[in-house]
Amino acid sequence: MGTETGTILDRIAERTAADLAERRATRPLADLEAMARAMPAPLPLDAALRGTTTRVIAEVKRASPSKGALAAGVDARAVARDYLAAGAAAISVLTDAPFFQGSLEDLALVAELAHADPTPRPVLRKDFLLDPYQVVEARAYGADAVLLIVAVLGGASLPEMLDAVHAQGMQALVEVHDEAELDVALAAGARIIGINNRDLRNFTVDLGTTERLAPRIPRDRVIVAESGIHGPGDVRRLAAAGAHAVLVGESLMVAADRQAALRGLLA
Ligand SMILES: O=P(O)(O)OC[C@@H](O)[C@@H](O)c1c[nH]c2ccccc12
Repeated sequence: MGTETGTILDRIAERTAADLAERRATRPLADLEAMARAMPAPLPLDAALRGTTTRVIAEVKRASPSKGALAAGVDARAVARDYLAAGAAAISVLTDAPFFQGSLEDLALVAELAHADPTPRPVLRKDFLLDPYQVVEARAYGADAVLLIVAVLGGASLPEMLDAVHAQGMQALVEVHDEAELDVALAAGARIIGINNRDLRNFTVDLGTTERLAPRIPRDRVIVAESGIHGPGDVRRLAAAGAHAVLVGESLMVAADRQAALRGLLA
């Protein structure tokens, strides 16, 4: 990896489009819609992320394009059990296979666990969604919310994707990385805004991204600081910048004791 031309965003957009055509042919939208209708109502992500303390969305992520394997072959359910036990406010599940070694099956298994817990928690589908088909797919596999990336969608398709999310009774975490993308998210009426500290074009991480963008977001929105969070000091710094919640993958996935690592972030 890394020698291909174009950014990961270009490569993922191309691959996802081809993949999507194939999935549509195998499973018509109407079938997915029937599955989605049979699911229990989605849990609200915004309510889970707003509170008196900084909330953590813990992510199931076996691998990443920047780091390679983080926890190859690990059972998504075992990871999710640790996250639920240690107090995650919500769980994010990567469903992209080629770059992140995730799957829709992982999403379904984790959603089942998170919803059956004595304290049910919402589950987020984390992927590079391009088409309303994938939104219905997320609901059919148990997601309560989905990630929408402004750098992938642009201002033209974001409103249509948000409508598709709301039509399923779900909420969207709308991800931005700079001022222009934030303006697009706000113009589309995004209620939950994720500030990705990682630049998806070159994988550099700067927590200063949250410090720069959070003050520009109206306080009635939920602010999630994403990526590059390694300890309680990072959480404090991002909370001080205005984040209601943080989204953490890698540092939890590589921890020898995931529960202890998550409790450390929440302390
Ligand atoms: O593993 P980290 O650095 O804790 O980051 C988690 C999450 O923010 C990251 O996985 C992510 C943020 N936005 C994305 C978009 C697509 C895929 C992955 C991501």
